[in-house]
Amino acid sequence: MTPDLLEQGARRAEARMAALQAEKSNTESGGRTAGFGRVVTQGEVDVSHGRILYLEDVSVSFDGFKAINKLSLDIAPGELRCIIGPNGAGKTTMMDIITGKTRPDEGQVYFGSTIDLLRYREAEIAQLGIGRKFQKPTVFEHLTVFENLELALKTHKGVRASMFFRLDSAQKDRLAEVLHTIHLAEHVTRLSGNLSHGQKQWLEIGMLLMQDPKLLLLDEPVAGMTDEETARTAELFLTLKGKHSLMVVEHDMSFIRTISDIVTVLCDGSVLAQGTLDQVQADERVIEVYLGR
Ligand SMILES: Nc1ncnc2c1ncn2[C@@H]1O[C@H](COP(=O)(O)OP(=O)(O)OP(=O)(O)O)[C@@H](O)[C@H]1O
Repeated sequence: MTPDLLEQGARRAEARMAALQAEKSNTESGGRTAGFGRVVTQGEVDVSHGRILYLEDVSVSFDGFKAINKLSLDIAPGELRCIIGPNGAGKTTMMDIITGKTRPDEGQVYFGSTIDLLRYREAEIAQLGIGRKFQKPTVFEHLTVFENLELALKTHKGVRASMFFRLDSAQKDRLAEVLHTIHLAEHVTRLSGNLSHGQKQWLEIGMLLMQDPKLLLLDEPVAGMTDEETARTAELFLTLKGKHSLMVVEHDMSFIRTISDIVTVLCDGSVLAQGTLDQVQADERVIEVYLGR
């Protein structure tokens, strides 16, 4: 065999090995291969391009009705983005797509610049660091505040590991910090079922915080809260901003005014307007479809 043919053969073998490696990492990681061929290591989100969340031209139809229509949107790391829009605008469906509950018909959804969220299942997306809070609080009412927060750590472990689970000192510190952040340090031994509606909402946010999410999606967090609870929730969100990225869907405009930098207005499944609350409130299209109603 000539040296030329040997070299060609070696190159073919190298290419085959690379292809096999790529296949192997696809299967061994349970689909954890990131977009652009990068392998995601646990906890890593590449925000070097200045975005923690990136949606482009995303669409989904239900029985021929386009609930999300060529939606493009991005969020910067540490940003607190408010999303408003009339009923049926597609706000919940957008969150369903980000969290893997609904698969879009087309478009791209990236967490950081390398993690293609459309390759992951709902539970995997939560593990990647995207926490979601639904409108109704879903705390375990028969457990204390402390037990609920402790459970939030356990749910990340297997059944056997969680049976023998003991908080280590870093986790105890984290729990104390979260208790303080969510204004429940004085209620640690109370049964969650005896908390007020607002306190239950804070506890559920605390349960998400125990898992240290990079991005938090919050659906109508102040619905049903008293004015005082709403004000404390605004304080809480302003504390979280910077440490986490937040996407908050809300109808309460005075709450939005207190917490928002940039507001995105959704309508008919796509972005109608974006800017400060004053800017979007002055936008004729927004007044017509939403605020003027
Ligand atoms: N699974 C589904 N099947 C059929 N239609 C759906 C489904 N999910 C959402 N839709 C429709 O898609 C549109 C967008 O709904 P979505 O709940 O996302 O709006 P929204 O902006 O969250 O509204 P709201 O402010 O009332 O919560 C609505 O017309 C809704 O009826």
